[in-house]
Amino acid sequence: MKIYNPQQLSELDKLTMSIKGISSLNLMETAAEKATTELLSILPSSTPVVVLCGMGNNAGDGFAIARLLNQQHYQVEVFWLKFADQLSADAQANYHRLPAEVKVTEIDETQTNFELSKQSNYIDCIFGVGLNRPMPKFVQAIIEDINQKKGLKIAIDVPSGMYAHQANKPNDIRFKTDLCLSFHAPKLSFFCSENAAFLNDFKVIDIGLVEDHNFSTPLTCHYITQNDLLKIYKPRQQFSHKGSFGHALLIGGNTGMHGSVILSAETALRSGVGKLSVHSNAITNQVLLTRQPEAMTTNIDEDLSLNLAEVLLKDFDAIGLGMGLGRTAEASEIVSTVFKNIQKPVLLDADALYVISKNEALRRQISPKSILTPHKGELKGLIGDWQTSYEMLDKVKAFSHKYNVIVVVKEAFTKVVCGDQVFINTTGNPALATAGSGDCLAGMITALMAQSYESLNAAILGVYLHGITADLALSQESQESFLASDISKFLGRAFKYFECEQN
Ligand SMILES: NC(=O)C1=CN([C@@H]2O[C@H](COP(=O)(O)OP(=O)(O)OC[C@H]3O[C@@H](n4cnc5c(N)ncnc54)[C@H](O)[C@@H]3O)[C@@H](O)[C@H]2O)[C@@H](O)CC1
Ligand SMILES: Nc1ncnc2c1ncn2[C@@H]1O[C@H](COP(=O)(O)OP(=O)(O)O)[C@@H](O)[C@H]1O
Ligand SMILES: [K+]
Repeated sequence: MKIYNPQQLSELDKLTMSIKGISSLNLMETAAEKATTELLSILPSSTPVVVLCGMGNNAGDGFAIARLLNQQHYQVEVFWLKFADQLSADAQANYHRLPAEVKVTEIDETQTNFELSKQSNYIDCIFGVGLNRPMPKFVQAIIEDINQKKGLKIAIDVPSGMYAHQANKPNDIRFKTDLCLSFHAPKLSFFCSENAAFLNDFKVIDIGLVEDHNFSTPLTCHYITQNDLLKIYKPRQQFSHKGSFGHALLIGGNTGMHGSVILSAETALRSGVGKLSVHSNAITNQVLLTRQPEAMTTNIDEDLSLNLAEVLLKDFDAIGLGMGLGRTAEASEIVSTVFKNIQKPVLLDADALYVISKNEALRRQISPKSILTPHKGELKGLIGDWQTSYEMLDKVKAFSHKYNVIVVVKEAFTKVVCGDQVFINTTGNPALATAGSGDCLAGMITALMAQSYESLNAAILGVYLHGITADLALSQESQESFLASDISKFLGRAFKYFECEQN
């Protein structure tokens, strides 16, 4: 599903109006009606509602919502923050449609002495996607005040003070939102870690905008939905055999980090790979074979680099490299040997990322369409530091272009970046913030690559399924008790999401 910038949204609005022959006021009424339907299920009718309105079309939504809630017998009051001389035309039309029972308190910078009733819920319609500069001081003060209040705080379209599609400054005031009802699509800023304290949850409200359109600026952001993945997912054919699902090789699990590659192996096997080999050392092999006898091992020595070139002569369908590899000279040699001998895309995780972060010549040898799976610490080694998520994404895009690789930026709302295109994952939860869960993801994506998923599709499907395992687990595990080794236990049910839809 697509994520649009404000300009693209406005182009979509205009196209919808012309194709459907409706006015912008009609569209606003639809938006307000749909939002109100949601609000009725969230807001108790016994608690007064304060609707905060500004001067643009977001305020128009607010005036309309105030009217519609009043019709449903809510006690509604409007706080009208007058930061401009004139309301937008549609906001003005909705202002005039307010019934007399809805009290309107006008506030401007000269008049900030107003009473907020003690117990209210709040609907924020001060700024939507139109915010393009710092908010006036008196608006900031009011938002700061309301942020301290106890009631439910619902934002319409975008929390006021948050730019929809550009970075905020760290100290910018933003409406502290329990739930944002966002029209047509979520906004890119919802997925930026610096906004996490201001947005607890969002819900997309379909207001019937038309879909495809040739925008004046290219569309580059998407968020990953199950529907998108159903187009990618390859169900197994009746006459398939283990050779149909590829042979993957995982390289890692050196002394002290034996478990990492074992976790990768378990999830790779549970992600449908036909055959799996693991290139590790003797201790890892022993534990691996006790836990997962389906895996094969390729090395009996302590040193992983000795016979690697020979092992690589076998035509593996995918290689996952780096989980617990260590940061020694041997690790560099291993990465170099893989790059010299393998022309296919490989998956690079953990210590392999460290190795290439220190060696530009090696970075230049990465096969095209390889997948890199850094967490933010590893990412800094690759692209340097950044101030905001937007800057980070720009740098990742440049890196992806330069080396022709796919970068999976692992965090809450993991971003899969392929050139200018960014795919945002919304599955998963903080249960995954536990040692080894990244190793599991590496195993899963390698297994999908081995099954002939194109690199980008393997990365997208992998992060989605990885997150689903943690979401499913919460029915019987707590976020604290969830372990990386639980990921493979829930993979069966995660894949069922797709199997069920196919049947
Ligand atoms: N047909 C449409 O265009 C629809 C628009 N809708 C609503 O309209 C909103 C967008 O409306 P607008 O484009 O009017 O934007 P806003 O309602 O966010 O208002 C921004 C207005 O304030 C000005 N402004 C921006 N930053 C400011 C600042 N820091 N200080 C003072 N003034 C500032 C802008 O120039 C603009 O006039 C959406 O977020 C959504 O809520 C919905 O009604 C759905 C349909
Ligand atoms: N709060 C969170 N919400 C969703 N996913 C998370 C969260 N925290 C971590 N994750 C996911 O868990 C994984 C952690 O990977 P990583 O840091 O490499 O772990 P490790 O190195 O221990 O294997 C990533 O896929 C990341 O996206
Ligand atoms: K808003």
